Amino acid sequence: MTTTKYEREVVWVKYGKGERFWPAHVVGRDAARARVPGAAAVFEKHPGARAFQYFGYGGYYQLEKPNAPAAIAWAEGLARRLDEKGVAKAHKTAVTNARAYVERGDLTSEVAAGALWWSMPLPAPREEPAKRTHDSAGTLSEKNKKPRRGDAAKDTFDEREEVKDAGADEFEFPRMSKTFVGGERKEYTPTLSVLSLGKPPPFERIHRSVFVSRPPPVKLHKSETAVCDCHPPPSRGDSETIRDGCGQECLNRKLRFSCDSRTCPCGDACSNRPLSQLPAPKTKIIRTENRGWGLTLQEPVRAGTFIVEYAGEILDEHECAERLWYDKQSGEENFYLMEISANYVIDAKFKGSIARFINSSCHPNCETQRWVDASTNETRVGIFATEDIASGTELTYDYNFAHFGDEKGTSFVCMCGHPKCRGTLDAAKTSKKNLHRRLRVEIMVNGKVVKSRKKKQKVKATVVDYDAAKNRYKVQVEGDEKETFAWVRLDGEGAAKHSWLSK
Ligand SMILES: C[S@@+](CC[C@H](N)C(=O)[O-])C[C@H]1O[C@@H](n2cnc3c(N)ncnc32)[C@H](O)[C@@H]1O
Repeated sequence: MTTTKYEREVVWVKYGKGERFWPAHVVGRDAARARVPGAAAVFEKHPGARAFQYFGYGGYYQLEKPNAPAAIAWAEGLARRLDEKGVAKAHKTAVTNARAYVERGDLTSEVAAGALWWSMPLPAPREEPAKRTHDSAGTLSEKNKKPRRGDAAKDTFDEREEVKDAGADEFEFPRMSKTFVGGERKEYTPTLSVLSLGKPPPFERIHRSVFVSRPPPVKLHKSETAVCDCHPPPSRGDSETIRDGCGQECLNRKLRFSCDSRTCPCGDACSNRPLSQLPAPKTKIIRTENRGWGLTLQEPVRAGTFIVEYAGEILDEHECAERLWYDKQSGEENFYLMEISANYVIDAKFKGSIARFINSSCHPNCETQRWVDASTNETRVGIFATEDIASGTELTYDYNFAHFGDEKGTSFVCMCGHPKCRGTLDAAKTSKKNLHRRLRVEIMVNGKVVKSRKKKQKVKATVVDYDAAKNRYKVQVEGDEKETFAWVRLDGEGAAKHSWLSK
């Protein structure tokens, strides 16, 4: 029986004990070397080794080492009726995708979504990007090498025909993300997840966000920072610092500004510190039944407690749109995006804090809060408990997706299981109220110094959020590089003077 070229590129991989065989694409070596962490070293040590990407799971890879994982040919798997064994929808989709590839070499059709995302054509570039082609330097000669018999025997691999990169000639790698390192914009290659048994796919853990689309904010001059009018707690001599300054009455705290240690009257005793410096409770990453990975508490906390900062890569809307495009092509199901303002989002997919594991619920026990770091005017997002939470409980907040769904609005099915679940992760209708409408409004602007906060100004702004419980809108002031926000009422008692503007 003859096998087609495409058929030879598809295998069934059993990626762990007790797991079912899953269809996978054998990744071309050049692509694997460039994109799969550790691939080059594994190929060096085991010349017959292969890298697989699972169908239906865009972005998940596994490297084959001697005897692990177990891979069998596509035809053999069909003979063993492996295509009928999966009951999960994801398995059925993966089999459909693999079949489309075997039959037509089709990695770009809808049906093969979830296959190699780097083999997709690029969206039209925004600006003239540096021409980036497949990295062939040093690897082409390697590619043309025939597998060596001796090596295969040594490593217990069968001799295999080397698989050419799918579409390598027609496509180029996606433009790499850029990030700012020490004030300089440097390119880096986001690595894709390698499937690891019993653990979430790897990501780079960071505690503070990194800036991809713009330079990180610089420290403001002391005179420009928002300073509270708290009195420092009485001195306790040489005893270790107890942080009980800047309590609930702190003006900065009330306006969700974290104090700047350089200017705060409470100095070391200030408890209103930037999110990354706040004490955080112990948490644990767990595998949920139906929503992938999640995060649980390992100690009880009181309502209002800070849990963790949502840190990741800060992207502008263009960079975000590009990443969403790739996610869509690859059939990625997990999104790690969090909106910070009308112009910027945090993406915790490749780099992020453990906040990225917190799932959504229609009856959540946490909420997101946007805090401005007074030392830089940077907006940072924290997850805070909205009720007392017992140890062992899964942490959740309501994603209220406003942007990341499709135009029809309900693209994400919610599986939080609450009796009053609204069925979608998209924003509840109320929180979409007037979203993105422009207006001219008289507000108290959270300015650079305390005094100006009390001044009312007429400004042009855009609605970025709505708090249904308090019937107030969050507006972002236009043309202000520092990204100034204010909460205002627009109807009923205490409504601010305003007029709506056209787009
Ligand atoms: C920020 S990630 C949360 C961690 C994720 N569960 C994981 O395994 O990495 C967001 C993704 O989790 C899944 N998710 C979170 N909450 C969910 C819910 N209530 N119902 C269904 N899927 C959910 C969705 O796939 C969503 O895109």
